[in-house]
Amino acid sequence: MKAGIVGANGYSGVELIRLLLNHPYIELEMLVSHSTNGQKIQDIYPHLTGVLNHELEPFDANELAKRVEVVFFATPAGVSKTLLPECLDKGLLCIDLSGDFRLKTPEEYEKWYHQAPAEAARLETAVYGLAEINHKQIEGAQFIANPGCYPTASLLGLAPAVKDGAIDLSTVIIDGKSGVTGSGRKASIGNLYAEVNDSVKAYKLGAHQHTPEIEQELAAMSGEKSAITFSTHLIPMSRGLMCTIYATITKGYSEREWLDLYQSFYEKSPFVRIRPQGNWPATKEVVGSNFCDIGLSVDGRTRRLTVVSVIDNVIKGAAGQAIQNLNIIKGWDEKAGLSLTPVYP
Ligand SMILES: NC(=O)C1=CN([C@@H]2O[C@H](COP(=O)(O)OP(=O)(O)OC[C@H]3O[C@@H](n4cnc5c(N)ncnc54)[C@H](OP(=O)(O)O)[C@@H]3O)[C@@H](O)[C@H]2O)C=CC1
Ligand SMILES: CC(=O)N[C@@H](CCC(=O)OP(=O)(O)O)C(=O)O
Repeated sequence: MKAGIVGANGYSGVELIRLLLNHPYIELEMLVSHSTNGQKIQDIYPHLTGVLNHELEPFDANELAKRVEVVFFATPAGVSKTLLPECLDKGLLCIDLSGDFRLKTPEEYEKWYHQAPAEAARLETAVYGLAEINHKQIEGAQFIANPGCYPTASLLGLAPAVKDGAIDLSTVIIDGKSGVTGSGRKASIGNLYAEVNDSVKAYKLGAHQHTPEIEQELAAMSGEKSAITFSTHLIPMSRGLMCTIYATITKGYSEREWLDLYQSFYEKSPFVRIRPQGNWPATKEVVGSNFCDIGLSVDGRTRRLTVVSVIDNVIKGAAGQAIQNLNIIKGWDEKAGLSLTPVYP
């Protein structure tokens, strides 16, 4: 299958390139950029020297429809809502890595992304691509809204407990920490070395655009609407994301029973690894892979469950999950192109 990437010269785009070059059923055909048309991808990214010699081309839906079957949009919020519908209308399979089509309520997008939403009718047609939870809906889909990085780690960390009704949703607190690639390759003062190094910084408290996405999907799992507390922090590392999640327990399970609940929930999910008791995951143990590792702690004193969930933000949080979704859509091996061992140390 021939593939195109719009936003190929961003961090998620270039990770899609790396992963798709090793995918057994994909041939990379068209790389689209915004400001660097005509340049070769290896001129922008010297690590691709001798690996890929493609030119970056301007966006052209007709050209994409002529040359590829699947298009990945790795563009900032606000771009795919204008470019992607034309590709859908031409019959292309579209996987959007941005937040433009994740929220089903247009007003919520406007409120949290501070811009006009995509057309409501289009929002209806996008399948939320959290592969482990929405597997059935993803099979055969034409259009995927790939989840955000924090929602991926948070929802995978919460799903078994929420679907079992074992926690009180109104008590959920998510403490998120992300490496700097999470904010993309564009230049910004907040991402300068001297600003980020040797420091940990809280940002977008009470205002993070992933808040309504997590709430929407928790409501879909539980049938119950509730507001969460979600706080995000920037960590001086390139890749990796951790969500430490707290919630009050409503069922009297032992620590062993909690682990059994999580292990059996993810029995058929090749990318979720549940850690044994007392073994909490570190970002370093998943970076470079499509794994989401989850560790649990149960405190009988406070009746609180603590879940630690880690991913590589650019892989399981973006490019890897997008490819996992394509594999599911096509009925290929879910692990095709994604059998990656984490890079350690
Ligand atoms: N980085 C991460 O960990 C994650 C990112 N995402 C989401 O994935 C998307 C891409 O993120 P990321 O790779 O980090 O972003 P980057 O800023 O690194 O890259 C953005 C890409 O989009 C292109 N672009 C910008 N404006 C336009 C436009 N108007 N038309 C066409 N192309 C455009 C840029 O091209 P040019 O440089 O030529 O302007 C660049 O190739 C975002 O929506 C992000 O929120 C989701 C999960 C995790
Ligand atoms: C470290 C950092 O700044 N991360 C970004 C992640 C952005 C992102 O992935 O945005 P969408 O999923 O909404 O497209 C942030 O917290 O806003």
